[in-house]
Amino acid sequence: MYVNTKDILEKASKEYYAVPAFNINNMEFFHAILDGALEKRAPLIIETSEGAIKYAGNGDIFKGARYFVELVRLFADSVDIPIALHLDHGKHFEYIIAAIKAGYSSVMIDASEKPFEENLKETKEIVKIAHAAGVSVEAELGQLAGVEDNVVAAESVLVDPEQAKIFVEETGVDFLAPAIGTSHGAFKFKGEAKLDFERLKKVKELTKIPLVLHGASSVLPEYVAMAEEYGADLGGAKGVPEDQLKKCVELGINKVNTDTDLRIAFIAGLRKFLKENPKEFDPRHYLGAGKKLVKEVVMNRLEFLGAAGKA
Ligand SMILES: O=C(COP(=O)(O)O)NO
Ligand SMILES: [Ca+2]
Ligand code: NA
Ligand SMILES: [Zn+2]
Repeated sequence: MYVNTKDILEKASKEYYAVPAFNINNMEFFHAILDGALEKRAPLIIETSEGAIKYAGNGDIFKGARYFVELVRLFADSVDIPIALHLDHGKHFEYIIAAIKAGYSSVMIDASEKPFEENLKETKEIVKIAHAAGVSVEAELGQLAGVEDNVVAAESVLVDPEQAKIFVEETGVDFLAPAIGTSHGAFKFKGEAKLDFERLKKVKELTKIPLVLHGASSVLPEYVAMAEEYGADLGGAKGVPEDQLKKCVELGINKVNTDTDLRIAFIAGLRKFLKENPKEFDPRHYLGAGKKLVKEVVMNRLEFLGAAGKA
């Protein structure tokens, strides 16, 4: 069934497990993720960036937002696991409104690159509009480094737990993404992965709401190796180790944004298939090879984050 993201996350927050939020840009990734969640009997959060909405609408953001709502609801309304659709990194008012208008479960207002007071003001405005439409809201405090679509922050500025308390009280935001050292994309750390667990613990104690980890892909070596074996150039790719993600969940993270791991799995499957099947040109076959590995990564992540069996 199609649900509000907040319902999925409130339950996860109470029971201290996490639900991955998987980014999609097209139908194939959605099918692969859905199959994985159904097999694992897990709640499912699908999220789309602004770039994904523009891509699906072939340049028209209202069409793109409606495309994803129709695609997700088509299946959500006929399965018995809870499924929510979330706008990831909403940075422009027109995308946030397009998502609310189309029927998204929740929206992120990402004003994290702006000064605290401005972020608070913008978030408060979006919360008022979204709540009036029955839509839940995510915001971000502190900044991630790294690149995802057009989301680039020069250096990572970690969240201030005291500020987070004020921010949540003043804005009424439903779930919060505290920056604790992760970044988007496949090249997350120069040296060893380092997350600020102390800071995370304080944010949970002070805000007591569901928390979100951005830049949470693990960049799994076996998929990187497969992609490189068939011609990809991903030198130096590094993600968040799964044991560190588990620690984040113990400390109160409930939504784990995962995009890069699915992209790497897909391209690994696709490259391998194309190399091994030079005569093939049916898109259902070669895209199917990518889908298969995406489903594997989805099922593994649902398992170790504790979402499996929670539907
Ligand atoms: O934060 C993310 C995804 O992060 P990754 O690049 O680590 O998958 N989406 O909002
Ligand atoms: Ca941000
Ligand atoms: Na998000
Ligand atoms: Zn993100």
